[in-house]
Amino acid sequence: MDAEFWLERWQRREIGWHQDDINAHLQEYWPSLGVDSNTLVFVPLCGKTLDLLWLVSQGHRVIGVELVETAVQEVFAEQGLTPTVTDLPPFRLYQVDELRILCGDFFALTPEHLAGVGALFDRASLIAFPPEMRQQYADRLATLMPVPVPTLLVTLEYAQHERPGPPFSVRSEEVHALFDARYQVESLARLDVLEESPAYLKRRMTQLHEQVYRLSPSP
Ligand SMILES: C[S@@+](CC[C@H](N)C(=O)[O-])C[C@H]1O[C@@H](n2cnc3c(N)ncnc32)[C@H](O)[C@@H]1O
Repeated sequence: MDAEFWLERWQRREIGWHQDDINAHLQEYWPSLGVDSNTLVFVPLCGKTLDLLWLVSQGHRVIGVELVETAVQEVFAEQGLTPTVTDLPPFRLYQVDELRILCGDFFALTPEHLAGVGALFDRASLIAFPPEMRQQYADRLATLMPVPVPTLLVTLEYAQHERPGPPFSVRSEEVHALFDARYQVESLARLDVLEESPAYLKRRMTQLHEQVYRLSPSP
């Protein structure tokens, strides 16, 4: 999945992952992370998710990163907000009050960009990467945030041979393999969501589970 792939998805408006509502798991389980309200929250591969604004509404400062500029612009435009735009090569920074979005490649981030981050929300970010890139993603997060931060992670599980990704199926064994070294990984919820996922039913898929994890920094 290169930049061109994601640009095309946005250009063709093939953004089936985007939710018109705030993510239900975020609202239900974020409080269980126990992070202070003014904590700076990192949202990698943020798209134009409304979750960014919900986190701000909870008193957080938020920093997202998103490759595709249209997505970043729509976050603000859809709220009637006019962001300040600053060139910060290789990124462009969009900002309104407590919400900052770096437009550019996640893999170009440096620890300085994320200085002060105290929590992370990943919904459809890890699972946007093909298998060979997921270890790179986890390694990169560890480099960017040498001190691990409380994380809420939402993944999907299905029979990978029944459809290609993204989103990719990431099973719990893999989540543990990726994060156990730095985190205590706990499953908070596992939901069968096949019946409410028309795109998956249309493909005659046999299973689809949404899985929510809390990653707590290891003592
Ligand atoms: C599956 S979407 C999920 C978006 C968001 N997390 C949500 O829940 O709506 C993945 C997003 O990551 C962006 N993306 C993909 N690769 C990226 C990268 N290397 N750096 C930054 N953003 C990336 C894509 O443009 C896309 O908007």
